[in-house]
Amino acid sequence: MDQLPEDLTTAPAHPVSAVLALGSNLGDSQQILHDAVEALRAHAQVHVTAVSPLAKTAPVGGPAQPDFLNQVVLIDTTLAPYELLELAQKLEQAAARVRDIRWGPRTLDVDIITYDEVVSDHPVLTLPHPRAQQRAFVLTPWAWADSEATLNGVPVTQLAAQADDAATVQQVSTRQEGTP
Ligand SMILES: Nc1ncnc2c1ncn2[C@@H]1O[C@H](COP(=O)(O)OP(=O)(O)OP(=O)(O)O)[C@@H](O)[C@H]1O
Ligand SMILES: Nc1nc2c(c(=O)[nH]1)N=C(CO)CN2
Repeated sequence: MDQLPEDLTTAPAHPVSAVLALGSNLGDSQQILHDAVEALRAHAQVHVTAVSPLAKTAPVGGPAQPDFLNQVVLIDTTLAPYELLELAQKLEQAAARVRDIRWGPRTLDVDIITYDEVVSDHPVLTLPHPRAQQRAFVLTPWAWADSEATLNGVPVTQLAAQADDAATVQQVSTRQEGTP
């Protein structure tokens, strides 16, 4: 692989904020997302600052497939952007993710939506995530976790309302909340 640009491989001197979007539509999605958030909480260089409620969402793109559960996790981290991508991919592997069909069903997808103010057009790690701005399955749970958030200077609440899949996003209660 060509050498990555320095701004993707340099660790910050102080924790910076980042936004992660999680999705699952294969296996026990609720448990898989729970385990991924716990793994983030357990990481020495990650501090989870907010976790959105779970969103049930209709699949966008790809073949016919089951609905997704999506969730957004806000973190502070001292990992470099590329190290955070490696962590995201490690979490996907831990959930036995198989990459075959583009936008096909998956046990776990972890996308980096933003990392501090870093802007990158590198295909290995594009920041902010190039498709997040059109995806209510990312924007709506993000707005639930942080109603003041902006993406590329636009309020996330506004982008979420404009996204084509906006009407498909439903908040779902967790198993714990449903337990008497
Ligand atoms: N911001 C980002 N977050 C996660 N992966 C990224 C990002 N930018 C580029 N990538 C690259 O995209 C590649 C493909 O990722 P993946 O298979 O998860 O795509 P996808 O989730 O199916 O589709 P999409 O990228 O539309 O969400 C990864 O190997 C990774 O190197
Ligand atoms: N509802 C929904 N649709 C998707 C999702 C996802 O997480 N949720 N992820 C995709 C590729 O990242 C493509 N389509």
